[in-house]
Amino acid sequence: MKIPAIKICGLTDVSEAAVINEEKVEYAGLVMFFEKSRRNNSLENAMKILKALDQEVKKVAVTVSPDIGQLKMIEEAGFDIIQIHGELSEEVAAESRLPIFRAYNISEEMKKEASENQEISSKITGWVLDGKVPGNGKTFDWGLMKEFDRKGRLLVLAGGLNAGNVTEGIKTLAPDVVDVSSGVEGENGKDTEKIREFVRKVRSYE
Ligand SMILES: O=C(O)c1ccccc1NCC(=O)[C@H](O)[C@H](O)COP(=O)(O)O
Repeated sequence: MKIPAIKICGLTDVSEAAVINEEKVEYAGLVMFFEKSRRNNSLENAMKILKALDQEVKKVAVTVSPDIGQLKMIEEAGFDIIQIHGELSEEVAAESRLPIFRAYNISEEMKKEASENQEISSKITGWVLDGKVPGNGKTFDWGLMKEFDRKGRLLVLAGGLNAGNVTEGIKTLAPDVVDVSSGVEGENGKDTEKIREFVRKVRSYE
């Protein structure tokens, strides 16, 4: 069985880059242009974090229904991938110079949309299957997505993962990437030891 890559999502402080670099985490996610989130970053703060991350770490701008202006700022800031929750407009799909991770917040209704109405753009390189409310630390019913057609793209499993359940998530959906935010947080943002524990758990998967 293949060991998935790891995405640590919701970075908000430059100090959090050190453990990502040390553990050679493959993807780092920063919430952008979504002020409702407590993890939202200003462009200025995001650029500090991007600079502190090793070149090998793929930097993902996590967005909700971005417009063209936001897309351009994300491209110029130096992100490698744009993750899009909510609406993916035709204009953004056409104009993006970045690969797109298309995110679906899975519920019974969204399962239908995710499975039957996948917008196909050659720029979509991954599907993020996430909990109903992004970033709230709750899993969705993984069984709902066992038959999900990846169409040759990466499957990123997100929503409520932690060191205690990630093995079961990998066993159930065989994702290419496992994505975690709340599950590696403490009272003051990302928790270094929780990140190390999560990484250990994933990389010791048999
Ligand atoms: O984290 C947020 O607040 C957020 C807001 C809007 C869109 C996406 C957001 N989170 C990023 C994600 O891709 C996932 O939801 C996240 O990594 C999984 O979160 P969690 O359930 O907390 O592990």
